Amino acid sequence: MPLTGEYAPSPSEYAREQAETFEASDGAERNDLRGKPIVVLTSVGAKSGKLRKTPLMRVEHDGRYAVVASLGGAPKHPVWYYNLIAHPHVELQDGDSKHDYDAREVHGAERAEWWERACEAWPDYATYQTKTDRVIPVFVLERR
Ligand SMILES: C[C@H](OP(=O)(O)OC[C@@H](O)[C@@H](O)[C@@H](O)Cn1c2nc(=O)[nH]c(=O)c-2cc2ccc(O)cc21)C(=O)N[C@@H](CCC(=O)N[C@@H](CCC(=O)O)C(=O)O)C(=O)O
Repeated sequence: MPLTGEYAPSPSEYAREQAETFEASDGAERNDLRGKPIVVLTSVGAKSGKLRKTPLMRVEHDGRYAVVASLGGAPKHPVWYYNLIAHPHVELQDGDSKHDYDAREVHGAERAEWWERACEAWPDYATYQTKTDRVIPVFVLERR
């Protein structure tokens, strides 16, 4: 059952334009960051209940995805992290396909396995982790 609600565009112009162009072109345009593929996550605002769309690096394995709340190694989590904690039902668009998923934050050995996959997909994640004391959260998305 797709998410419903009022879309609230990101105040980050680059991310907003990438998410909207990617979605409007069925994943044909603005589908990468420095040549690496992106996906667009739709989440429900933890406070507003509005729909938030967030471009993220594509990390996929056997039909499951990971999303990494890196925010470039900033000291604080990105705000969308709190949306997934409050509302695990998300949508993810990969190319021209969009499906519903349950997001689950992973820890320990499971996180390590997905962190390795994430760093293979986007090596900068490893650099981001050296820039902050916070453990960069990883969510695994399982198809609903
Ligand atoms: C700017 C802020 O965005 P954010 O949710 O903190 O996310 C910051 C970034 O992670 C986000 O811009 C990502 O798209 C950046 N980004 C990546 N960010 C990552 O963390 N990881 C990535 O892999 C990643 C890849 C990527 C690729 C392309 C690209 O263009 C951007 C990429 C934002 O949208 N703030 C809103 C609020 C958003 C929100 O969700 N509000 C909640 C409240 C949540 C709460 O406070 O509890 C609500 O509506 O209820 C605002 O200030 O009005």
